[in-house]
Amino acid sequence: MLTVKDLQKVYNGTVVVNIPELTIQAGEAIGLVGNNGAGKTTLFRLILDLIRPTKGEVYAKDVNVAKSEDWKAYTGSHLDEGFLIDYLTAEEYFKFIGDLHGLSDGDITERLLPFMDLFNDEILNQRKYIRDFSKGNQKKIGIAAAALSNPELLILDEPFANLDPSSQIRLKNLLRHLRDQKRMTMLISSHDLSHVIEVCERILILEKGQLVQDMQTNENTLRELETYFTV
Ligand SMILES: Nc1ncnc2c1ncn2[C@@H]1O[C@H](COP(=O)(O)OP(=O)(O)OP(=O)(O)O)[C@@H](O)[C@H]1O
Repeated sequence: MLTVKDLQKVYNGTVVVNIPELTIQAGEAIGLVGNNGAGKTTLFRLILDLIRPTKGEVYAKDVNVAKSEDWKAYTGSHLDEGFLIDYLTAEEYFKFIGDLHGLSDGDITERLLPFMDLFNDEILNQRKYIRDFSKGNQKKIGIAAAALSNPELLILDEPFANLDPSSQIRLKNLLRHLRDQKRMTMLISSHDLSHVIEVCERILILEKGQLVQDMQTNENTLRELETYFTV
């Protein structure tokens, strides 16, 4: 589903991403963890062709993301509030994204149904622009918009950040639902080790731009990660 080849990003002489090879199979849910500045967001931006690599390539289903737009039809993502259109209401934004993917109003309503718990009656029918929602609720709008097209590949940067505890648990259940029922391939970064291992079957640790661990999640993973991050 996703292949990274000899990927490097250098800023001001510093290598911030350096990944010789990474392959993610269709249907895998991958958790990306690493301390502040490890390069997680930069890697996502390279994968989504938001920035150009210093060296190397990213292929989404064999499409070089820097050379074609085709991958955008089957990729959904939310990295930050910059992905939102802040002068629209949530409904107008979902309609905008739905139109890009040829969805009817009925399709949009149906695709948003699994999000109702997470929305907690605070997103739809609020008569409020996206810019006036709280950070947590903006994140919920962005995640729903990313998943709206039922993408084969879903990329989320720190989806649990800014969410209250109830919302974090609802989001965890929702991501599991998307993984199991919609067979989405997922790439999710998080600083919450316990949430990410509950959603993801494979965990990658990024340190100073390099993938230093690649592990399948099992009953020991949380302890191993806590040990790794205990300095
Ligand atoms: N546009 C830029 N110009 C210069 N340096 C940059 C730029 N973007 C990112 N960096 C640097 O690249 C490194 C990786 O940053 P990145 O935001 O990818 O890390 P991260 O793992 O997402 O961190 P966090 O967990 O804090 O969000 C950092 O040292 C950062 O300062």
